[in-house]
Amino acid sequence: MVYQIDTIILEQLLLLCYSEAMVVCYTGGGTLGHIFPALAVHEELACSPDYQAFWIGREEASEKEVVGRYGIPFFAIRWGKLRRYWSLRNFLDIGNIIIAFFQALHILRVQKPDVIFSKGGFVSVPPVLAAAVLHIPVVSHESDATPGLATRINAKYSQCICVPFHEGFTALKKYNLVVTGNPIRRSLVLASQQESMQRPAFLGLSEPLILVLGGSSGSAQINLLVRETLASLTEMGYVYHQCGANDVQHLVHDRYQEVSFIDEALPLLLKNATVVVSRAGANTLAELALFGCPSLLIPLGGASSRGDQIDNARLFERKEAAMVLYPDTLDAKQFLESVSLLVGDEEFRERLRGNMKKLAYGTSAHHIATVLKTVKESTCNGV
Ligand SMILES: CC(=O)N[C@H]1[C@@H](OP(=O)(O)OP(=O)(O)OC[C@H]2O[C@@H](n3ccc(=O)[nH]c3=O)[C@H](O)[C@@H]2O)O[C@H](CO)[C@@H](O)[C@@H]1O
Repeated sequence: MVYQIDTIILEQLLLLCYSEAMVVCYTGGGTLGHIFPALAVHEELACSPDYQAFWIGREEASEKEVVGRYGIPFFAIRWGKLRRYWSLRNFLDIGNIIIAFFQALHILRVQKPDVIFSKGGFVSVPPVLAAAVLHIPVVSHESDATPGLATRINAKYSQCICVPFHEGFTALKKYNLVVTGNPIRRSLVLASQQESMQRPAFLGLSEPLILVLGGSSGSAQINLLVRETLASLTEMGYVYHQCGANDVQHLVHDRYQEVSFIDEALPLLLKNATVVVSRAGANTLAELALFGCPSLLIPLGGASSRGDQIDNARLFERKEAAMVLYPDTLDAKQFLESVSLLVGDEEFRERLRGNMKKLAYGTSAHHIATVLKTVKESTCNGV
């Protein structure tokens, strides 16, 4: 309800004042979780008249390549991590961050965007600071259930911060927050709306599909669990395992397929999955919610991250939308029992599916596109 009112007001504002071309600068990076959501917003805006886009991101080729596939010009800047622990690299990175700030300042001066959309990750901080110096309006987006450090810094210089949920953002409550959910790529949104879809060729007619997702770069912990329990898992169904580029083992089994990354096949797999075993990255969760996938979540632990996936998983657990196994206490027996419970109990799966769908936000990209247009127009008109 709150969302509907927001959208209607924003769209009416737009009708009143939307007039001319819009150049959007996207910034963010680190993992695909900081790239795909911005690309979903770009897909939404791409049909607007006189829309142009460019991206400021890290020099790493993988991000540049993904953004390039969408035809968006990519400007690379230096990158420095904002570590909260002592490391010699901190000194080097302070230098990188200062250089990145001046690189971003130069790019923004030349490209003259109307608005910046920051998708977070440390690389977004220098462009947002440069935008503040040049008085270019900024809209930031946080995907996770609680704000990361980059979002907390960028918030000070943003006209508006888009967040996925109503709860979890008390640290940002003094800023202008809009609940938009997490934007999802168009191919996935469209597939989720289809009544039915063909089954993947490898899957038997009534065979359950156990889809295993490790996030952008795969999950060593989940890979280990799957490999340890593979004989029993494949008795329960066909196992399709996304293991990440650095941990491919080429295991051969007639009811098992291992891939480093899932590209175009993702909508088909999500649509047909009986059960999904997954890390708890915010965007993967948004996609699982959209498809209503009965899921077993194994979040990345606090020792190797800021604990964002633990927060994400807890939220889904509180809403009874997914089963969660926490990484520190997890063993193969517990893992197998949980998958077996999910595969075997259809009623339980349907309950999870229903609660999952309540967390879905299929119009998030449209909502954020509207926010960007509104922020641009209100700044142009000096509101
Ligand atoms: C280690 C790390 O820093 N993880 C963070 C990172 O995760 P990560 O980048 O893994 O995050 P997400 O799960 O949020 O997003 C991954 C995206 O890549 C897509 N995908 C992934 C694998 C694949 O084979 N094919 C594919 O298309 C997913 O569908 C999804 O759209 O960003 C998330 C969003 O801020 C955080 O919640 C995570 O904690």
